[in-house]
Amino acid sequence: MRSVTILGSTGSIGTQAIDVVRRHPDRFRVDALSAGRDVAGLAKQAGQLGVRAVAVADATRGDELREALAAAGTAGVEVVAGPDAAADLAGRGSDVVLNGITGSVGLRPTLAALEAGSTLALANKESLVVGGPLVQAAVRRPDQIVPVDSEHSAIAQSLRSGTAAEVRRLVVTASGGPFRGMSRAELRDVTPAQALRHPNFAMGRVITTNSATLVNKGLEVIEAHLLFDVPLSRVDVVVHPQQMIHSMVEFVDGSTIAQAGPPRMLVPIALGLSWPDRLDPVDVAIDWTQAASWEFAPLDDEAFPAVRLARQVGEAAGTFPAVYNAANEVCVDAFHSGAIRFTDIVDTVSAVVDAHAAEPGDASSVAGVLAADAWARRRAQDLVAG
Ligand SMILES: NC(=O)C1=CN([C@@H]2O[C@H](COP(=O)(O)OP(=O)(O)OC[C@H]3O[C@@H](n4cnc5c(N)ncnc54)[C@H](OP(=O)(O)O)[C@@H]3O)[C@@H](O)[C@H]2O)C=CC1
Ligand SMILES: CC(=O)[C@@H](O)[C@H](O)COP(=O)(O)O
Ligand SMILES: [Mn+2]
Repeated sequence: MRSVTILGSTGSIGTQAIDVVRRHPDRFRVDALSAGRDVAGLAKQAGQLGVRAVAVADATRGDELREALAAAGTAGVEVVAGPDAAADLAGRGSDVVLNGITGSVGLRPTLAALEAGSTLALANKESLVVGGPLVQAAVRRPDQIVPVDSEHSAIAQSLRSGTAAEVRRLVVTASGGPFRGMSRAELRDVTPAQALRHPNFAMGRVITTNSATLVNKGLEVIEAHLLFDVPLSRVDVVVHPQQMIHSMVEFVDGSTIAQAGPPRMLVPIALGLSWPDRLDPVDVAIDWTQAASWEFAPLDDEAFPAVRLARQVGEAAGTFPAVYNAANEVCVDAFHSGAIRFTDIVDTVSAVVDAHAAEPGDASSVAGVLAADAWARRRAQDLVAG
């Protein structure tokens, strides 16, 4: 029986993780849950799972959460409220901490889980990208981070086929997003509603928008480099609109191992919770008796420059990846509020990254990384306002 803490339990990853643990009550006990603001959803989940503690990031919602818990008949559950609440729960030593929070705000919880010795089932790719070496330095044992991001789960599964010395390249697949095939000129006028129509996955607003700009793939290239210790120059991206192959590893003898499955998150989440074991049941497999065509195409870096920019910030390292991510988080909000166009998102991120070259930050401490994150947010906001 593994004890589990689920951060971001009210989101897309969090609710699917709860589905997995509820299907396997003999394998998992949920200690704690955390959310940003959704106290009603959190209280309902706490009642279903019988957890000991819940956290809400919005400090003003602690009393509302207590009332919702009492109404759900679960008074007695500990309530933690405020910006440090998720990190508090993450650091309490559950066997597994699933980080399903969105954004760089997931950095402290990621570090807290690792420092407490828990296995970190990592969906919150932003914390690894922005924290980079700080997160790597907090790792105490092999396999302490188990990737939940589907591409990286696929790579981790494929890597079981060979040793690190036998790996030549990692190949990360990309859907291409809802605007695949469009030119830069056509992208100028796409709307937020169109950007939220991901071809295959129902996900939160930020990651769905990042899939449309390809910033998600940029983050994932850096994530793969950091997780698997493969140079950025040997992490490729291929557009595969069906997303049946979730990513691949090419080995030195010319063999490629790919992991395939329907485009859903249940398998990566289940593996994140139970690694290295597979649970049964989790999801249905691909029906190989049905005719199907799977396409593969190169990425259009002119229309979608986000991956090229991510490689640049990944090579620059230091606080550059944190700046890329933070500026993007601001621009995603600005796009959805109507303040900027779709193509302005990556253009603005690029301008903030360029400006950062003149005043690089200190990546050797969490405070330094968060200062760079805050600097990039201010800079992006100024550009958006201007
Ligand atoms: N969804 C997917 O299929 C995939 C997601 N990921 C990654 O997983 C992470 C979560 O994505 P997704 O589930 O789609 O996102 P959602 O927007 O659906 O959920 C985000 C979760 O984080 C909580 N949250 C928001 N702000 C804070 C905060 N300041 N402190 C603590 N918790 C907060 C939200 O709470 P509330 O509901 O109260 O706002 C919610 O529970 C992201 O990093 C994403 O890139 C990776 C691969 C696939
Ligand atoms: C499910 C998952 O891991 C997401 O990151 C998804 O892969 C997004 O796909 P694209 O960014 O390729 O559209
Ligand atoms: Mn992914």
